[in-house]
Amino acid sequence: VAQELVMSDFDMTLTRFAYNGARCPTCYAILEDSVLISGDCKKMLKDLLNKYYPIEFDASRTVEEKVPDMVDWWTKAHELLIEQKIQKDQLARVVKDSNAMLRKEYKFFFDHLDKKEIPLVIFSAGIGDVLEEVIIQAGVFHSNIMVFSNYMDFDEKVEDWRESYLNRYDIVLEKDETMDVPNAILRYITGHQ
Ligand SMILES: Nc1ccn([C@@H]2O[C@H](COP(=O)(O)O)[C@@H](O)[C@H]2O)c(=O)n1
Repeated sequence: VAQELVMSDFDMTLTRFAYNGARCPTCYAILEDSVLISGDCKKMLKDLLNKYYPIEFDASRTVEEKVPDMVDWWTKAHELLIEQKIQKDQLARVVKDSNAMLRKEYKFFFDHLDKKEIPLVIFSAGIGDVLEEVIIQAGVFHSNIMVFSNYMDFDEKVEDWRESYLNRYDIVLEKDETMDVPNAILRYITGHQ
């Protein structure tokens, strides 16, 4: 079945690079600049940025050459962030306090895709939890959005989240490690047995 969709990355593509002369942060920078991160950790993350950012934008290297460095970057950054024991309910505040914002006229873009039932698939090397919060706070996290990104694994009990998941999604699976349900839906939609 042929279907239209829009694919995009996030930082500096859907979000602004700068606003009123001030740099706008990436998802990582939202956390790195926040009160949730200790001074030592900030310094180590900054050192990683100074090392790897020039590699990311080095036009003389191929994508294949850059990939191992980018994997090293986010692996090391994630190890540092894990040590900070960030709580999920702190994210809304740090996003609100940041200068992160979607591009001008973002509302038409997000609302129109949703109205036309065109999926917006966001691939991001940033942090999914933070990225989603930016879109939620802008009021345009519609059901046509799919995000492929790095998500933080918070230490929390299923019970804490069950209700909000049940309110938000048609189906909520617990302790199901199979693809039985998605495969059944796929068979139903495509008529494939
Ligand atoms: N530890 C890291 C890893 C990546 N970044 C930056 O995040 C950007 C994510 O961009 P998307 O277009 O994939 O949303 C990426 O361009 C890196 O510069 C970082 O700051 N810290």
